[in-house]
Amino acid sequence: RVKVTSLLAAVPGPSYPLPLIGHLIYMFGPMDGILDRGIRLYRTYGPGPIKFWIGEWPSVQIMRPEDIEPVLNSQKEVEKPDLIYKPVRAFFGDGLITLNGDAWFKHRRALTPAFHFSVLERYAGIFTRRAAAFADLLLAEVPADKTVNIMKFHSAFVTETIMETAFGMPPASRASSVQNKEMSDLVRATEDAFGVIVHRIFHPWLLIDALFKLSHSGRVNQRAEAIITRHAKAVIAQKKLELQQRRAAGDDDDAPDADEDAGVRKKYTFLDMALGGKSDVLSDAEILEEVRTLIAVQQTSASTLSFIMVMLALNPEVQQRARAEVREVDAIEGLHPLDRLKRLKYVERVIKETMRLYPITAIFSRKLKDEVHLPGHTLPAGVLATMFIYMTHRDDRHWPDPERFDPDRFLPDNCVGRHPYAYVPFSAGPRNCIGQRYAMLQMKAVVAAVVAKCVVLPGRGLESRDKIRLNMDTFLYIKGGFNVRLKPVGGGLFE
Ligand code: HEM
Repeated sequence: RVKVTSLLAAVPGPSYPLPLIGHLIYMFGPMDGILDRGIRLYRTYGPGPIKFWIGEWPSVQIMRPEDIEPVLNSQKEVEKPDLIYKPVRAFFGDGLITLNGDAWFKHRRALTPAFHFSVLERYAGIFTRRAAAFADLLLAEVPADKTVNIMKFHSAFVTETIMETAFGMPPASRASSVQNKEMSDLVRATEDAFGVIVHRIFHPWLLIDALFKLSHSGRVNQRAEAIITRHAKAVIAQKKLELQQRRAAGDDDDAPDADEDAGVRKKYTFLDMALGGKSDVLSDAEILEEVRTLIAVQQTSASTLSFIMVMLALNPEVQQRARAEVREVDAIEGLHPLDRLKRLKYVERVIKETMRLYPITAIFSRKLKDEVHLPGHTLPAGVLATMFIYMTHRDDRHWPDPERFDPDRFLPDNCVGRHPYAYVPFSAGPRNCIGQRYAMLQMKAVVAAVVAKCVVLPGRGLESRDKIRLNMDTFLYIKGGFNVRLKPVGGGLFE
C-alpha cells in the first residue's frame, strides 16, 4: 500500500482514506445517488485521473479518451477485478463477461463464430420478423395514450430473441409479452439481481460469501440465480433432444438451407455449434455458464432500446426523420433484411447518439496486473482502473455542447478527427462487446418497426428532457421508469 500510495501521489483525489473503508464514505448514502456522486468527484478533481480508495483497494477513475485507451488496449496487463466481477459472477455465472486469462480466451474463441458476420446476416431476418410482430404487440397491449414503462416489453423481447437466435429455440408464438409468466419471472429475477450486484460492490463486507448468504440481498440473488439457471438448463436440454432427433432422422446439417431462418436454427447458433460437435472447446458446465451469461446480458439492449424510445418521444422531429427514412427504405422492393437494416443510416445515428448520452454500462473496471502509462501519469500494478464513460461521452473537446441530442454528430464528416476512444459504449480492445453488431442490428430492426407503426409520445413524468432523473445499478436507468405513450401511426402530417 505504501508503494502504491507513493506512486499515486501525483494523482489528484480526496485525501485521508480511512482504515478499512478508504474513501467509501464518499459513496455512502442512498443507492439512488451513485451516478451523481461519481459526477461530483469528477467536477471536483477531474477531468484527469482521480485516485480513490475503495476499502483497501486502490482505484483510479479515468474519463478522458487518451487515459482510457492505454487501459482498454492492453492485451496482458489487465483483468476483470474480483471486487466488481465477483458480484456480477453470482448472477451471470463464470462466462465470457467475468472470466480472465486462458479461460476467457478459450470461451471467447468458442463464442466468436456465433457472432460472425455470416451468422448475423441470417439473424437479420429473424430480427426483422420479430420486430414487426413486436410493434403490433405493443399497439395491442398498450392502450392508446396510456403511460407505460416500455422497459418491461423490451426485456421480454430481447430475451426471447436470444432464445431463437443464439440458442435456436423455435420462435415463440408471440413476439414477446410481459404477460408470459415464465418470461416475466426471468425478467424480474434479472432486475433484482442487477440491484444486488451494485449494492454488494458498495457494501464490500458482502463480498464475504458467508455474510452475503445470510443477508437479504444474498437471498434475493439466490432466488434470481435459481431462476436463470433453471431457464438455461431447460434450453440446453431442449437443444440436446432436438440434436438427437435430428441425428436419428439422418438430418444433414451441412446441406444447403431451404430457407434462411431454418438455416440459423439448424446450423449456426451458439448452442448448435457448442453441443453439436462443431466446437468441442467447451464442456457442458461451461456451456451452461455461457447460456446464463447470454441471457443476462440481453438487458443491455433492453435498457438501450428504452432510452431510445424516450429520446424519440422527446424529439418528435428526430422521430419523424427516422420514420421518413424507414418508409423510403421500405419502398425498395426485394431487399435482403440485412441490406434493409444497413440502409437505415439515420436510425443508426439516433441509436448511437442515444448510447453516447446514455451508455448503459456507464462505468466498467479493470485491474492492472502491470504498470500502465497514461499521458502524464503511471498507474501502478494492482490498481483498479474504473472507466467512467458516462463522462467520456460528455468530453466537450469531442462533443461540443455535450448535453444536446444531435444524431448528426455521427455523420461521417463530423467524426473526422474525433479520438477513437471518445465513444466506447461497447467498450474497446480485446475485451470489447462480442455482441455489438448483434445488438446494433436488433435495435435497428426494433426502432424501424416501432416508428413505422407507432407514434412514440412522452409519458407521464417524462414530458421534457430535464425531467429525466438517472441512476445506476448494474446498468444506467431512469428513476420512475422509461415512461412513454404510444398511438398507431395514422398518416398525420407530423407522423
Ligand atoms: C446495446 C447493447 C449492448 C451494450 C451497450 C453492451 C456493452 C458492453 C460492454 C461495455 C462490455 C464490456 C463490459 C466490461 O468490460 O465489463 C460488453 C461485453 C460483453 N457483451 Fe455486450 N453490450 C450490448 C449487447 C450485447 C449483446 C446483445 C450480447 C450478446 C448477444 C453481448 C455480449 C457481451 C459479452 C459476452 C461480453 C463480454 C466480452 C468479453 O469480455 O470477451 N452484449 N458489452
